[in-house]
Amino acid sequence: MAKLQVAIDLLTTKDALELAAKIAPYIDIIELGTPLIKNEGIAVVTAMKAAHPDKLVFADLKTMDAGELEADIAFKAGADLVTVLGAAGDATIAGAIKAGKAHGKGVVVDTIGVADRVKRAQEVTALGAEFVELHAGLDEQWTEGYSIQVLIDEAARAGVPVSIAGGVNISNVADVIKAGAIVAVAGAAIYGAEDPAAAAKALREAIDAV
Ligand SMILES: O=C([C@H](O)CO)[C@H](O)[C@H](O)COP(=O)(O)O
Repeated sequence: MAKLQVAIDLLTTKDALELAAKIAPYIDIIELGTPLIKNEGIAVVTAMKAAHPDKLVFADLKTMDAGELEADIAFKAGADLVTVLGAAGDATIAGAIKAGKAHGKGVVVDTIGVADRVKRAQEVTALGAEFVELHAGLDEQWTEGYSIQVLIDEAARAGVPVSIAGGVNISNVADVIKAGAIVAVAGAAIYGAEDPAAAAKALREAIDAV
């Protein structure tokens, strides 16, 4: 069954915990967004795991160097999954994966900014990534002409386990899963909704209906 990941791009631990409490029944993976971790520090990971020990807690570190060291910090804080950038060198990605193995946890490689996301996804899967995030970041989404269809098409030909992040919402989540993504990542579609629980529930139901 495909998973639903909420990307919490709020800025305080309090707001993140309040959101997670509302939507937890519908979510498999709780992502602490990069801006949130930068604002609150790694302690937000510990707080979220303590509040939701039954969920996978995802620390979106977007590590670019010192892969083993940074991943180790997040795993020690309670993360189940951490991100390292696909744009980083193989040694950085391998270092993060080494830390993941030491903790019995996983590393997700984020392809934000990578020109050939499918090729890099295949390369880093061979290195031992848990799965690869086909990702168009917030700035790319706000660029004229952006369409999530690019990521959906890439997922269909990746041939390795991928998630999709970059504007997932209720109108495209079924296509995301039909393309073969094992995880749909939704940020603004949940935290920006008037009723986040209803939005998360609708996404969950759309995923389960595929
Ligand atoms: O990873 C993200 C971004 O780089 C900011 O941290 C987002 O969480 C990701 O793009 C998903 O968010 P939405 O596009 O709002 O669904």
